[in-house]
Amino acid sequence: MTTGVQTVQRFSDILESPPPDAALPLSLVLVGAGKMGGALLDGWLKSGLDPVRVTIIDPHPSADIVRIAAERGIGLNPASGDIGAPEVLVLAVKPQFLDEIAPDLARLAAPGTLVLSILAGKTLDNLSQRLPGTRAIVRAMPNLPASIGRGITGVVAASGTSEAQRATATVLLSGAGAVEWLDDESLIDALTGVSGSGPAYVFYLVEALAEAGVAAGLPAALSQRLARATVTGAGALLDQSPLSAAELREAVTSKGGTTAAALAVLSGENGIGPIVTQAVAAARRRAGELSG
Ligand SMILES: NC(=O)C1=CN([C@@H]2O[C@H](COP(=O)(O)OP(=O)(O)OC[C@H]3O[C@@H](n4cnc5c(N)ncnc54)[C@H](O)[C@@H]3O)[C@@H](O)[C@H]2O)C=CC1
Ligand SMILES: O=C(O)[C@@H]1CCC=N1
Repeated sequence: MTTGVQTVQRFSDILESPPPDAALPLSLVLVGAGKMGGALLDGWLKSGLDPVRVTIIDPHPSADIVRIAAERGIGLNPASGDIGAPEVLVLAVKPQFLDEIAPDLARLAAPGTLVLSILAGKTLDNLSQRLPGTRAIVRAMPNLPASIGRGITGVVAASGTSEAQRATATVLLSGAGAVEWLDDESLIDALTGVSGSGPAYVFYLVEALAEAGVAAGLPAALSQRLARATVTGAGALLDQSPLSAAELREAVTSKGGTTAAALAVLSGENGIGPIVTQAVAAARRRAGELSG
């Protein structure tokens, strides 16, 4: 095993960093409580946000959201006249719906309201044009492990966002995992290609590994268990170990052994490096297309 200088920051250490000293908002409206909006909501409630401060707008809430709202006293689809401009307005619908919902939402984005959008591709400028009532806008890109508090979110703010509002955004997003602030908005589409969409690549790897096992003669159910346990075990080791991914890879790879034979294929001309580079570029490009 290679034992180099231990400079790797483990993800669990990042998660354990204390959140900024900022208060949770006094009122929050969540627009779209699907997979990601629901995951963020879960994190806020676990962070101690008082449920009565939350209102959800979603014309097709899942049974889970309906149950949580009823159990915790969260307002779910109140009459629009009963919703005032909140301290924080979170947008978590599909990006393609922004144009449709923006006219109805504009009155909720009053001066002093922080708009927090997780819509892939939608730029700060675009959001600002659709919600002109406020200058405080934060664009964030979380990822699905947010649903267990193990996500990582990239964030960038419009210049009209105060320090206190940035701190509020950090506190809200910390409920979903680690938070990475960006100074340059143009980086967020690339970040989307790496961490926003990235969990899907890993799940696809599990599927591919399981299928490869079947092709190599394993029973399907066994191969699926092996593939899933291998990826979760490797992920947990990566999380807990001070070693880098490259060092851990070397720890598996015996000279002249089986792993070296497989890695010769994976590192080849048509191997995983060029393919993943193309995949991330495609995701980044698509985010740009969704921006309009
Ligand atoms: N799923 C993921 O891994 C990630 C998603 N995102 C972003 O999160 C946003 C939501 O994606 P998902 O949660 O995956 O989608 P989803 O389809 O699970 O959730 C969207 C929700 O919006 C609701 N909705 C539809 N029309 C609405 C309207 N007019 N008003 C209010 N709510 C409405 C739907 O009923 C649904 O519950 C997207 O913009 C996506 O780019 C960002 C990072 C990761
Ligand atoms: O696929 C999408 O467009 C969203 C953004 C990142 C993950 N899911």
